[in-house]
Amino acid sequence: MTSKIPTTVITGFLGAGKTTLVRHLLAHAKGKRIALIINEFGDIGVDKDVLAGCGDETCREEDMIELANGCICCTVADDFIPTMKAILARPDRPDHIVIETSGLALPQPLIRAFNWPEIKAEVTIDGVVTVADAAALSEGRFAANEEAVDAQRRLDEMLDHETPLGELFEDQMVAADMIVLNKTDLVDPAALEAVETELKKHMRPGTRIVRAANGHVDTLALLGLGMSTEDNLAGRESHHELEHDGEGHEHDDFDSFSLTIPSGPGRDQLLAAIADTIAAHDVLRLKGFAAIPGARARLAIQAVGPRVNAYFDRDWAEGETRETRLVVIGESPLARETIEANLKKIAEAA
Ligand SMILES: Nc1nc2c(ncn2[C@@H]2O[C@H](COP(=O)(O)OP(=O)(O)OP(=O)(O)O)[C@@H](O)[C@H]2O)c(=O)[nH]1
Repeated sequence: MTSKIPTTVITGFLGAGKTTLVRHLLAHAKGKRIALIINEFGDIGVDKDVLAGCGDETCREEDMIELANGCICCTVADDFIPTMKAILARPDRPDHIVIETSGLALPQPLIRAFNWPEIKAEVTIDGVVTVADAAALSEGRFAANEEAVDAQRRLDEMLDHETPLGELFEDQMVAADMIVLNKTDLVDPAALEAVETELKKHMRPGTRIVRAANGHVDTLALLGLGMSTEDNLAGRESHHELEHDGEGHEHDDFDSFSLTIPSGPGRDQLLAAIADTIAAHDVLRLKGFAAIPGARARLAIQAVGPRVNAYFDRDWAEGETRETRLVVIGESPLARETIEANLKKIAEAA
């Protein structure tokens, strides 16, 4: 019998740095052939595009599979299992499989899927790695009032009194075999200590925390954890599993949409409009590519909460439509019409 293919599940909240970590991992694969499954929320494949743009020979197009259907945790049977079976049926099987979940995914249903007979015989979870955003955590963006939440929880473990954000964050933390505390470059040492102390309240005892900036984690530390996570599910239950004693969950708490606007405003004007939109509508994540008049290259835009980054990532290809396409994600309800109208107005006025 051939040995099982190890699989690393990379999870973590929207914008924590999962794709950045994967990019670093692929660039330092140390000779391993890695198949990558990317799951994105929203119908514009930004993550895959970011990875494909890395130009490294390890970022081979044929080794990247995109599951753009929202959330891997809800489409396990329809999307994930067939994708895994297709990878396993390849004549050139990978040495390792990496799955990047969407930032809104609960890892639990995905982990359990590794116990499906047709998968279990051939694949094992090497480890679940949860990427945490040190900057967002230090700004208190997941649980606004930790102390009140904790006090409540002590009173009744089962009461549904947390924010959707806080719950999702905790579900991702308890699922972890290793936590990568990323974006340490944005946080001073004292704040980082405080963040680690806070994190320890949410993770299973014994989970290792590795600090990182820009996803720079040694491949040998990341791959080869050998956890067989699918056989060790105790203590990893999601809030939903604990509360409803079963599978399934809903994503009604979050909303996402994509929008397309014609090339119009200049870089600074567009970024200012995006920053205003994020602040006015409490947008959690916004990403995509923009067409800036007179620019040969497209502008990659990455916003995580109030922090907006932008860089020209590659030249527009011949025949490619020069337009701005963005994915917007926030807590439900998201004012889609207003956001779309505001951004389009800026494009038209330009
Ligand atoms: N300063 C800083 N920025 C980072 C770091 N890691 C990632 N980023 C930036 O954070 C933004 C989001 O990073 P991604 O890697 O796309 O995050 P993600 O978790 O894959 O995002 P989703 O897939 O949308 O959930 C990008 O602008 C990254 O360049 C870091 O360690 N430090």
